[in-house]
Amino acid sequence: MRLTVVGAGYVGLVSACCLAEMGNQVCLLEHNPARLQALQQGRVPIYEPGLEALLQQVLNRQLQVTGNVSLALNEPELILVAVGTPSQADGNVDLSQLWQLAEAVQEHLRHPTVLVLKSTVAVGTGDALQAWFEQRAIPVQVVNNPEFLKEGAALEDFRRPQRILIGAEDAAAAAIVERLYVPFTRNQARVLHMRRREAEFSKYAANAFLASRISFMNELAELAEHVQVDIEAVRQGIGSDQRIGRHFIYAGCGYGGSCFPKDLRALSHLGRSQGLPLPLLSAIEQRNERQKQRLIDKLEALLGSHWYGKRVALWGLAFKPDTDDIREAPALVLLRALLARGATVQAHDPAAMPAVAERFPEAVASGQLQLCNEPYAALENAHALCLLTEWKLFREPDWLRVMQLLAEPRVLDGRNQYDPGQLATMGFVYLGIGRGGLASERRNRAAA
Ligand SMILES: NC(=O)C1=CN([C@@H]2O[C@H](COP(=O)(O)OP(=O)(O)OC[C@H]3O[C@@H](n4cnc5c(N)ncnc54)[C@H](O)[C@@H]3O)[C@@H](O)[C@H]2O)C=CC1
Ligand SMILES: O=C(O)[C@H]1O[C@H](OP(=O)(O)OP(=O)(O)OC[C@H]2O[C@@H](n3ccc(=O)[nH]c3=O)[C@H](O)[C@@H]2O)[C@H](O)[C@@H](O)[C@@H]1O
Repeated sequence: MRLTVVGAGYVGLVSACCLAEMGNQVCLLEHNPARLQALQQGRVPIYEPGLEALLQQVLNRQLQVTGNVSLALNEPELILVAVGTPSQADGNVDLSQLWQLAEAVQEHLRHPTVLVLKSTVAVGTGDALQAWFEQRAIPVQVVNNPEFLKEGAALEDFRRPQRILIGAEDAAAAAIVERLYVPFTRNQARVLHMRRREAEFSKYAANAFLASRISFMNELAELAEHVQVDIEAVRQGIGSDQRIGRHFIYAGCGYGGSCFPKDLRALSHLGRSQGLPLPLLSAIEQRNERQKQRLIDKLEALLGSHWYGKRVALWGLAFKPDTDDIREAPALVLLRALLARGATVQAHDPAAMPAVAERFPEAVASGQLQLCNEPYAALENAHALCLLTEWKLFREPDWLRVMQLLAEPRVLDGRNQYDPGQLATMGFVYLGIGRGGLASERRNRAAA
């Protein structure tokens, strides 16, 4: 098929490359000049495993990357929309990028087309957009087709989707979108047809449900600390029940990223706009905020409350492993607190350091934030090590070397990656998340 993808972010770039890989003729429209230039040279401006190799394989063959709006919107059979839909201050979703695109479609489109919303949009957006095009007699059918890929595993998720949701009011438009996915649904994926607003709602429901599991476990983790229970044992105890499942029940330092926080806010906003109290959704968000703050409490338990002049090592800054994305990353909450309270921070992250340097230029310039080019350099003379993102690189450290490098043998394990018994035996003071069942942790909490 001949299609245009608008927006070369995580979703648009991955979609464009994977659709091009299947033989479609794809035009990828991006208006950010730096991003555009990088892509045209075959460089991926974000960190996503495998993506750069795929881009180079399809670029200037099945995939054209352009900033030329008129070329991109002239006569594609399909337009896939993957522009950003960030939060507004009131929690509602900001659809300004989408409406700007609608204006561009009005100006440049010369043939009937199907406009497929892959961006996460407020419930009712597709209907509003459809009405807008109809009022102007522009031959566009709007379809909602939410994207469920995860950063860090985006290619795998796109190539092997578990389900494809097609939300449409027009059967012919739905059939065209379904045809696009035929190469991806041969094995297992189910294609589910529904109304446009049901697809929009389903996207929010999926993210809110996953976030609720994480907040649920984080809440129980705090309780576990008070009743001498290790939440890791509980995770295994419940995850083996197939009705519950093993995914998204890892206690940690709270969910971050560009989607869960903003989508929860948008769903709560929808409730408020309907005059409906939705206390369960509010609780998910409140717990998540508390969970990020708990990192600060825990570090105080390890270091005392005066951090001025202390040196703290951070392993991991991205909101999750295998990405350079730091949007709403839990690590930033602790990092800001450390900087505000006069500590020196030595950090390492395999991919997110450029983004952090851009976000905290003054701290980097003053030397208060040192971004180290390998994990062990971050440990030198530090008074504590905090693991905040569970990159594979941090899973099996050389603990003897860690002990030698740290000024004080203290470990805050924000992702429950380490064996507290082993660390206690070696002489580390260890704090994890919800690891109340461990004699060492009880002792350390009492001592702290
Ligand atoms: N990041 C993720 O893992 C996922 C994101 N989503 C949703 O997909 C949407 C996009 O997310 P991301 O890819 O993370 O966003 P992003 O912000 O990383 O990328 C959006 C891109 O669109 C470009 N853009 C905006 N308007 C444009 C226009 N008129 N013409 C050309 N380029 C334009 C921007 O310059 C930017 O490069 C959001 O609605 C998000 O909620 C859905 C599933 C997964
Ligand atoms: O709408 C979106 O943008 C995407 O949001 C999430 O994907 P993503 O944010 O990339 O990453 P996740 O793997 O879901 O992790 C989100 C956050 O939850 C945290 N998390 C995840 C799982 C868990 O058990 N515990 C936990 O704390 C992660 O550390 C991370 O901070 C969803 O998983 C995707 O299906 C969805 O398409």
